[in-house]
Amino acid sequence: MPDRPKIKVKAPTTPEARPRVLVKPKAVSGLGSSNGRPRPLPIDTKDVWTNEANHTAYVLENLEPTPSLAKSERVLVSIRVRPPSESELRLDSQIAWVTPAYDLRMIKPAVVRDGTRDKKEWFFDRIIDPETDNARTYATAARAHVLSAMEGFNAVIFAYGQTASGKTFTLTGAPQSPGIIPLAIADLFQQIRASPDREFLLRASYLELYNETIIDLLSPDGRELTLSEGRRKGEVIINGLTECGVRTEDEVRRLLRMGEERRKVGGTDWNARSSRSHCVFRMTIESRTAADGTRTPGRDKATRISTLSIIDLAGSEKHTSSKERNVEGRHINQSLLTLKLVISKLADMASNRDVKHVPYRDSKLTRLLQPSLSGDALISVICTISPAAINMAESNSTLNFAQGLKRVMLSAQRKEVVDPEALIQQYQNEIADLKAQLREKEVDNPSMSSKSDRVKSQEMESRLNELKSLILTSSSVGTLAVPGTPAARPLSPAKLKYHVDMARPEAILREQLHEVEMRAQEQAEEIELLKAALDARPKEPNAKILELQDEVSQLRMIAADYERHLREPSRKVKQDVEREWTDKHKRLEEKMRVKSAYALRLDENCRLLTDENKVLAARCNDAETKLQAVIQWISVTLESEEEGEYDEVPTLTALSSVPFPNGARESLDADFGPKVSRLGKLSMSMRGSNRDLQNEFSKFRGSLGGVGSLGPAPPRGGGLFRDDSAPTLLAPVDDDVF
Ligand SMILES: Nc1ncnc2c1ncn2[C@@H]1O[C@H](COP(=O)(O)OP(=O)(O)OP(=O)(O)O)[C@@H](O)[C@H]1O
Repeated sequence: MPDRPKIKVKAPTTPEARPRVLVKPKAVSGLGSSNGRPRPLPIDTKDVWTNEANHTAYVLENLEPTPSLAKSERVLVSIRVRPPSESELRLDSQIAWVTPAYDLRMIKPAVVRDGTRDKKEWFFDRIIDPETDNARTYATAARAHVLSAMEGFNAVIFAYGQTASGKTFTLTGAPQSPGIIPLAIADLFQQIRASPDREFLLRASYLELYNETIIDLLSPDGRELTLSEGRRKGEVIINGLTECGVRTEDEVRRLLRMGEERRKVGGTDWNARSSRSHCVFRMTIESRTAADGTRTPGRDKATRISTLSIIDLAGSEKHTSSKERNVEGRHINQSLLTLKLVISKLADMASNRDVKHVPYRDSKLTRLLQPSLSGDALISVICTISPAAINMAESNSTLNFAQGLKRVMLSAQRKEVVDPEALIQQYQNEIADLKAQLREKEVDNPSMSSKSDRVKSQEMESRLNELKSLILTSSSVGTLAVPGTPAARPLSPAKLKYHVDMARPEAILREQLHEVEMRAQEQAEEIELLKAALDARPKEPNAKILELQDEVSQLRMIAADYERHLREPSRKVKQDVEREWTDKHKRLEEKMRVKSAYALRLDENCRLLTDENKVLAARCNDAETKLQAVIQWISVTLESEEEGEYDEVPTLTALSSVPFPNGARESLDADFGPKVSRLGKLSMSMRGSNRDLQNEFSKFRGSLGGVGSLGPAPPRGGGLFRDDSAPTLLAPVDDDVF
């Protein structure tokens, strides 16, 4: 370890006096001598939030008391020069800046190799050299503002500088070296511990401004936010910003970690983890005299309301090799340019120059900062620069900006109001109301017989506990136990010596031991509280258990009911379907049965008709023979009549077997043409009848081939040759069956 310069911190004599860092005189030297040169530490914000709890308490306990800024008309401007980076060392860039040991407020360009140097000397409130760590940076450039915020002044701390110049390192820090934000958080709680006469309400918010869009880093969906004018002149409202009530440092750290994970960072040509957005971490602090038991707690007391905003600006930068980075860079540069313009206008105003318009509205960054820049806040700006000559131009630009800032006038006032809108007031009112309601309930209905009464009381109690836990007092925020020191005592003015040596293993072990002891103590206190709560409970069966049992049995009933109702419909559906199919099946079987019977009947009828047909055909032949015989008889009769041989006329029966004589037909035709033709017609009609009969019969046969179309019923029993012995057909089946 290289020898560190011995630093003495002189305690301020009056509250107004600003702390002043005295450095043991040493020769004018370059800010980054290669011998024992501090190396840049890589920043991983996740580690910072996990590890910083180990360090902040120790750091704070060893800080000298810093007075708050009861009055400050100017911006506190500090210049922090970081150690040279690896790339600057590789390039063998010369150290460009020196700060003489006799005046730690001055910074001037170093003599360069050719022996020339810029003569300009710059003066600021503080020059923080590369060997100064974050704890001392906090003490000199931020702590007074944090303490003032606790006392009711709005305070803004921001870091400005070229990309990779050390803004995030200064504000967030590194695992072994917590930055301004973690130290400020620890300090806020430390101040609460040290103020037994006051009660506090703390809320945290975290937003980023990326490419002119405001994003809420604490809302789960990274909500986009809008700005609007407030009721008071110059007031700017961030609509919908998430503000989380916080009870412990751990809670704030968790929120910060959450926000850091969502924050836009990206690699650039100059910084592997460059902030691509401006980030505002804000604590809103409300405080008032604590209830002392004699007055009605929480009513009509003056409340101090203030905000502490810590802003990590994105770095001004040159053109980079990435397209996306360039778009971001344009937005970043544009908003920083507007900030510069606003600052220079404000500086002109402070010098009584005629300024018509301050362009706050030209960028979201300046709109956000408007209330603070227009004088409503105490401001501390830490401008970070690189020590290397290659970055001289950017560093000069940063120093110019810082110079402008120094001329801006502020007029911050402590805000102390009897304001019913103060949240702490509303919480206290609600606490008082809840307590009164619970007391009333206890008097009116001590046994809490009904379930709804019990539930309501429990809800009221849990709300009451939640509200109480949000109102912080010196006893409720726990203790800050540093090894070897009594816990929770206010900062001792005797402990002025600045002494942090984190490199010693025993110091780290002591830190860890201290942390474990603190946790054990917190748990012991919690056990005591729980025991007391348990004792205070009525001895009757626990209302919560009864209520839960009630709930369980109701749920069981509901579940059983559900099951019943769920099964019922499916069973019914199944039954309906089964019934439907059984009916259908039965109907089909019946149809089958009827059709089979019908087919049998058709077969039988077919057989009967075939038989009848044969009989009819035989009769037909017979009838024809008879007809021939009649015709023959007629011709014989006619012949006999002609010849007068009437006695010779044979009987028809006798003639039937007599063959027709040759040529008899021709002579019959000639002589008895008309008669014969009549008889012929008669014969024809008989034949026709016979044919008709046959036709009808064959139609009927044909119809037997098709189901359901029987065709006209065959003549049965009636007709020319009616025979009473004709078969009786079976009755057809009713068509309706089909
Ligand atoms: N005072 C310091 N001591 C040691 N290391 C430092 C110091 N300042 C910066 N560094 C280192 O320099 C690097 C760049 O710093 P940082 O990221 O803080 O820059 P930045 O200004 O926030 O950049 P950007 O604007 O791109 O976000 C980091 O690796 C950091 O650890």
